[in-house]
Amino acid sequence: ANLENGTFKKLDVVVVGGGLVGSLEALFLAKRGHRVRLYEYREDIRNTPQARGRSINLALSIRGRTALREVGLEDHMINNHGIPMKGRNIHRIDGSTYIIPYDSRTKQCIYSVGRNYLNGLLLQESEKYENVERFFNHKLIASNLRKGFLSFQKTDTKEIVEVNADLIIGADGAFSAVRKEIMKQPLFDYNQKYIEHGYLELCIPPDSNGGFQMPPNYLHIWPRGEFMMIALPNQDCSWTVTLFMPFTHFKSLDNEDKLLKFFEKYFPDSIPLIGKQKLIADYFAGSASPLIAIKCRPYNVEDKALIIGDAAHAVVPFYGQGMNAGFEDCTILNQLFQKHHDDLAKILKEFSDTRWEDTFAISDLAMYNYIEMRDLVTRPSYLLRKAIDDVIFWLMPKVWIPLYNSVTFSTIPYTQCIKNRQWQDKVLNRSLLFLGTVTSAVGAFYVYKKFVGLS
Ligand SMILES: Cc1cc2nc3c(=O)[nH]c(=O)nc-3n(C[C@H](O)[C@H](O)[C@H](O)COP(=O)(O)OP(=O)(O)OC[C@H]3O[C@@H](n4cnc5c(N)ncnc54)[C@H](O)[C@@H]3O)c2cc1C
Ligand SMILES: Cc1cnn(-c2ccc(OCc3ccccc3)c(C(=O)O)c2)c1-c1ccc(Cl)c(F)c1
Repeated sequence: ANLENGTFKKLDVVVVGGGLVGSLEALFLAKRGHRVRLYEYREDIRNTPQARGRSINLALSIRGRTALREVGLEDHMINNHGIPMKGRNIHRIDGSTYIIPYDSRTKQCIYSVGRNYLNGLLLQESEKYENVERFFNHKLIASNLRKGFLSFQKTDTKEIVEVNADLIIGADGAFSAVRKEIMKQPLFDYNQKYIEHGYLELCIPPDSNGGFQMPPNYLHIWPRGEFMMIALPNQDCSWTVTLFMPFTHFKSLDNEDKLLKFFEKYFPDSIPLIGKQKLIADYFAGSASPLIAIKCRPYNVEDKALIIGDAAHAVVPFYGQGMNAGFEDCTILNQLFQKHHDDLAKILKEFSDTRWEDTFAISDLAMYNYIEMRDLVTRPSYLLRKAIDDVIFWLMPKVWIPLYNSVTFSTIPYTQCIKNRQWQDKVLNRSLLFLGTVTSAVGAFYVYKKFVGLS
């Protein structure tokens, strides 16, 4: 029942975008008993081979797991597919490596999951609900959100399909057509930023026995200041390697010799793992993709339309939180449906009024990480801070949660994670200042004693 008089009003919802967030949101709405029509531009991902140019695997952490748990898919993803990464395995330039566990006490970890596998699983799960229909090869080309009107073009036949809905959910990614419509309304704030770095995926194949060539249960990171490279493990014992570099650098590596020299200088240990020929082939087969951060608000048009996921808050991938934040949107939206008994005017307004602070916060955290990893990772003070963080966390796990751990291993709102970090900075700076004052006072006293001959 979702109405005052105890009856149930079945809503007619159209979800635009059958990616990770759209297909998850369809499940949440279906479970509430509403009619869901999911329109996706691409063909059914369950029938297509690996889509090029998209991060082939992703780090799933607690915020995303919590959403999957609500629709009964967390256990499957964690126990039958995801590969646990219990720490970061940092690769030094000399090829040596060291491991920093995420949480040696509670053994918390993040999971490497296949993007297409997860997307296919979410779509497959929606087949269990007869109130969900899926339409692939449908591109949203026009809409009148206030009237609940949408116009799709079928990408194969070019035929136009017109649709009406009580509610339109835009989960159509960073370049969202639904957001473009919402942008036309007054009082809509919008900001986008392309960063100078692009990314390119490479692959470390399984070894000759079909096993992993590197320790599998870690997020492998090659931090090199201006550039960084990461590797996440796949089910088939291969690794998806993502190289992040300024586009100027990608352009400068325009022949095989320059490419090999660059890898020999910065990522020497990765060359035998990837294989010289494969490195050259994969690098020149693709081109670097851009990275964009989008901040906007509000996310709704009255009680008619709402954007979620990357359509609402695309973030740079330097915290591994984009999908997790989009999945968290679904959890929060479901809580609001529950709280307001499917009263859309209240739900959409409260979602817009409250969610933007946390999505802006994770956007800032990811951008800060991008800058931090580029500039600070080589500075001893940065690594010292990380070491101090880990020691105090070990001593007082309830009070002192390192920023990365609170973002990745808790559902503390992103804004609160930042406030905790600011408090920690204050405490650290004050105690370091205090420590500094005490040591210099003690030092001065000894110098005074020694030279003034008080002894
Ligand atoms: C290099 C890289 C690494 C990443 N790593 C991680 C990670 O480790 N962990 C993590 O949590 N996140 C990660 N992310 C972020 C994550 O990929 C995104 O946050 C997530 O895919 C957002 O899902 P979405 O469904 O909102 O958007 P998308 O995945 O972009 O899906 C949008 C869907 O809408 C469809 N669509 C678009 N326009 C239309 C239209 N007009 N009509 C109909 N359909 C349309 C598209 O075809 C697509 O299927 C990474 C991103 C990148 C780029
Ligand atoms: C996909 C994913 C999931 N989590 N993280 C992540 C991010 C930041 C981290 O710390 C800051 C830091 C690590 C290493 C060097 C300096 C700072 C850590 C960590 O501490 O393990 C983990 C990533 C990721 C995404 C892109 C790049 Cl380039 C990357 F390196 C990691």
